[in-house]
Amino acid sequence: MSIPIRATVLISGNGSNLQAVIDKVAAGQLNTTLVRVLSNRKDAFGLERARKANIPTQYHNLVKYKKQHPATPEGVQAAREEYDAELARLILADSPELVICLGFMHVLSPRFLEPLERAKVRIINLHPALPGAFNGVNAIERAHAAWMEGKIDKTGVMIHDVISEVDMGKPILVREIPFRKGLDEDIEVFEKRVHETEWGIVIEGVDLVLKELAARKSA
Ligand SMILES: Nc1nc2c(c(=O)[nH]1)N[C@@H](CN(C=O)c1ccc(C(=O)N[C@@H](CCC(=O)O)C(=O)O)cc1)CN2
Ligand SMILES: NCC(=O)N[C@@H]1O[C@H](COP(=O)([O-])[O-])[C@@H](O)[C@H]1O
Repeated sequence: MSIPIRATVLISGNGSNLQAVIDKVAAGQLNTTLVRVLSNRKDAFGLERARKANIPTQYHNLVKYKKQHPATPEGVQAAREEYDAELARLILADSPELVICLGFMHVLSPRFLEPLERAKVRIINLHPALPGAFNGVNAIERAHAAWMEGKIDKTGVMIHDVISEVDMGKPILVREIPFRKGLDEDIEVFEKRVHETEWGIVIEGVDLVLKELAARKSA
């Protein structure tokens, strides 16, 4: 196995997908070193998961930046740009080769994306929808509602590259999830099935990217 790829994980919540990755790394089945887990929410349980796995953590919150600007659209934009520029600096200080968004509930602006592109750091994201279907937040609930209204008969999850346009980056791995009449009416039952699918595709997708990066390094 080649030298492990250095990866930083961005989270905002429970971290069940982070845990899936941590477990596979511990089992020697993912060729990566998780150099840091960073959350934009202090109470993210994923930070606890990282601490238990002896992975360095960081909390980086937008509120501090918003307080330094007027509560106007221009002020919020300025706060977000300062936040993103600092986020890039924090992440690049660890010299990662890959950034993995696993439930990171913050839209990344060019002030973050451009420094990482210059540093040739790949950014990928796990999203619980099919390409172009339900971009943004609450994708699972929105897909379920669309199915209940008879508009769709399947949804899915994907790993995709991160670009400025949210959830529109090149899909790396897509897994369709057909709805099951009579079984998926309950959103809780359906959501559990989506998450179980994610725990598998996140490993397959991250592994694909790690192998791509390792091959590029050895070329
Ligand atoms: N520029 C990009 N940024 C991010 C992407 C992306 O593809 N391009 N993927 C996301 C993850 N994501 C969906 O997969 C996503 C996360 C959050 C939001 C969003 O609207 N966030 C709001 C705040 C919502 C909240 O706090 O609950 C916001 O940032 O104002 C959309 C999509 C990671 N970022
Ligand atoms: N738009 C991004 C988005 O909705 N991401 C979703 O957040 C959840 C994080 O769960 P976790 O914290 O248990 O890994 C996952 O379902 C992931 O697909």
